[in-house]
Amino acid sequence: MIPWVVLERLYLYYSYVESLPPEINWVSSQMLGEALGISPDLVRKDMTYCDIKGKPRQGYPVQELKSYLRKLLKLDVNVKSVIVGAGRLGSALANYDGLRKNNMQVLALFDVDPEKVGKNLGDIPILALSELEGFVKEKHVQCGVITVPANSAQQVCDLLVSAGVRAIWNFAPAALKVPHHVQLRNENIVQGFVLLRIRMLEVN
Ligand SMILES: NC(=O)c1ccc[n+]([C@@H]2O[C@H](COP(=O)([O-])OP(=O)(O)OC[C@H]3O[C@@H](n4cnc5c(N)ncnc54)[C@H](O)[C@@H]3O)[C@@H](O)[C@H]2O)c1
Repeated sequence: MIPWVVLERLYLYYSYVESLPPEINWVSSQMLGEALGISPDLVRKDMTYCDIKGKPRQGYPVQELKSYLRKLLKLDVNVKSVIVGAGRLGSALANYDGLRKNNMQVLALFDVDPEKVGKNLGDIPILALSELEGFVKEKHVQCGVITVPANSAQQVCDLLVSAGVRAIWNFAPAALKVPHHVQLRNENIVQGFVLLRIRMLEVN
């Protein structure tokens, strides 16, 4: 299995090659490294996970690399998802076009707030938490996104797992426990800021 950190960089390479103008046919480890602030040696090492041959002094053929990474990163696979917690963050994620364009299909949001339940966010319904299990089973939902307060996160996670999701994308600041067959990814914007601040203070 390719480690998370390598996958993160491979996705950066994909985003970069996708943004290149059509007249650029070749991209080197040097170019990728310089554009993304990653050492060319590390780029080359990451590329060993890809079954794609580079040419000396030219690099990798852009179109081939793009389609290879698209497939490797499974960008065309649609993932049926639900978001639990239709607050500020849950609503922002549901509205975010970037996720939709990358085939995250949000079928519904769930909440416990009677003011929110029964309403729609764009074309996405906000349903009661009590409907979650039946909905996930009936629609074969694969991924549950958790955007509830930390103290409810494990309970929501357990509910999603017992309903049958295969992946949990957790935004709540809580250390969740999931069984081995369920993939868990914790997301933390604060961590990004903390790392940025360390670099800023080291350099200045
Ligand atoms: N990972 C990050 O980078 C990041 C960024 C922002 C917020 N957060 C976290 O995301 C979570 C949501 O933040 P927010 O600002 O959107 O909060 P919010 O208060 O706007 O929204 C939380 C929503 O969850 C609902 N809710 C509460 N308990 C529930 C339950 N048991 N089941 C279903 N719905 C429930 C509430 O009714 C509300 O609509 C918090 O845990 C917050 O710390 C994480």
